[in-house]
Amino acid sequence: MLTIAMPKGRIFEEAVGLMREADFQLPEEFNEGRKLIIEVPNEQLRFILAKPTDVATYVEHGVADLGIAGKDVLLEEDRVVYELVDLKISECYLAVAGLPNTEMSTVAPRIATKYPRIATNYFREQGEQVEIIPLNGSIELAPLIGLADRIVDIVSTGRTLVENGLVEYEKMIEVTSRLIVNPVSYRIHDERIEEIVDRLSAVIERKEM
Ligand SMILES: Nc1ncnc2c1ncn2[C@@H]1O[C@H](COP(=O)(O)OP(=O)(O)OP(=O)(O)O)[C@@H](O)[C@H]1O
Ligand SMILES: O=P(O)(O)OC[C@H]1O[C@H](OP(=O)(O)OP(=O)(O)O)[C@H](O)[C@@H]1O
Repeated sequence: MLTIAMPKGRIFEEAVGLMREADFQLPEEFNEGRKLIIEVPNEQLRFILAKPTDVATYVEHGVADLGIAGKDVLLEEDRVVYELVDLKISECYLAVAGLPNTEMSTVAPRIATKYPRIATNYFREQGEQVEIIPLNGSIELAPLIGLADRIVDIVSTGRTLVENGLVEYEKMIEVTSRLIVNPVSYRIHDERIEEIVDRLSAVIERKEM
């Protein structure tokens, strides 16, 4: 039996929908309830429901063979896992944003973000030295109350920026969710995992036509 780490929250519904389209028989328990481990014996699969930022940790440690995680989390966490399929779900992007018509301070501008690693690398590549201010949520608050010059955050509909009077300065990285695998599991269960990859890829290709 293979174990798949599924991200609770935003990605969950789309991920379950995609698997069902690929003909995985997932029980009703996926639609409701608080169970964190769901076995699907007919499919020889066991699902664990994890926080999105923890999925790659479970997969790296081999307690889950496969997992579904946003590209943003994968870049930020830099775990030792292989990315197998771009599932093309939960699309959004990372952007630099801030108050309109404001210059960044010339000396170590302050960047508030949930993505310190991505932000550090991004500004380093631009040759800018910045001070990263790590936050866990409500990132848009930071420029509004003078904690930061800019934020690095996810944009999806753009509504949070607009409603808080912020503007996007630079698009950084397109984000979608990916199927990831533990490298050792991939070697041991290659045929079974390829079968799962093929089923999901067929659905994704069909949707793109
Ligand atoms: N508008 C969005 N905001 C944040 N993440 C989004 C958005 N749209 C898609 N995503 C994807 O969903 C993932 C985050 O999912 P979710 O918001 O459920 O997790 P979380 O940030 O850990 O939640 P929490 O609010 O509990 O901290 C991101 O890693 C990203 O890949
Ligand atoms: O472009 P939009 O569609 O408005 O979506 C983007 C917003 O959604 C996310 O926040 P989330 O809802 O996860 O809240 P939090 O990070 O503040 O907890 C993200 O951090 C942005 O604030």
